[in-house]
Amino acid sequence: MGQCYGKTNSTNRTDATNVTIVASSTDHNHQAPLPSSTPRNGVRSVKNTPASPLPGGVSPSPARASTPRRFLRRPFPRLRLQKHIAASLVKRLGGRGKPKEGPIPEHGGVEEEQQQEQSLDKSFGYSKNFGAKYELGKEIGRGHFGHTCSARVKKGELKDEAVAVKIISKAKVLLICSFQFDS
Ligand SMILES: Nc1ncnc2c1ncn2[C@@H]1O[C@H](COP(=O)(O)OP(=O)(O)OP(=O)(O)O)[C@@H](O)[C@H]1O
Repeated sequence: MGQCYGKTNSTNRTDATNVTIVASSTDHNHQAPLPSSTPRNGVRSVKNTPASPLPGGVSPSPARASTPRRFLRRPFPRLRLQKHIAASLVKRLGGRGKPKEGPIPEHGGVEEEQQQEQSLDKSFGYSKNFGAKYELGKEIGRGHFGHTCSARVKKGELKDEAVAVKIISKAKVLLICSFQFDS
């Protein structure tokens, strides 16, 4: 049994009045004898003394001695957008890296909305005529970033096949994008 002390303990030893114990075992059977050069009543720090061998030739735990310290450089993997979405957002934000600071106006005037319609690129890498290609069905589930609906393909290779369409809110896409720019 051993106990660790992190502060000066002057009550354990009667012959040395000012002993600084940083980390040691109080089990005196396991302590190595003090070297003869150690001053009897001087200050002695055991901070850098080598670990004493255990009795009976028992070696200390190999896990403690050989396990290297590992520091994680990045605790979580970085969020990555698909390339075409990231490129579209970079184009929209003008490569500035961060969205404009300040509150986002909730309800602008009609003129303001029309101006935004003209200036905003809403393609996001997908065709605008989604309704022409898919017939949207019922909602089948929800995730963190949006909801998923069943749909039927109207034309193309997958014509008449049932597919799942995930609808992600643009606000959340922009939030993910700002994470990527910040890191
Ligand atoms: N191809 C699919 N077929 C059937 N059901 C689906 C399909 N894709 C999604 N779903 C249903 O929609 C639910 C939500 O799907 P979604 O992909 O949005 O979940 P998520 O991966 O947890 O979301 P997020 O990535 O936003 O956290 C699923 O739990 C599942 O029930």
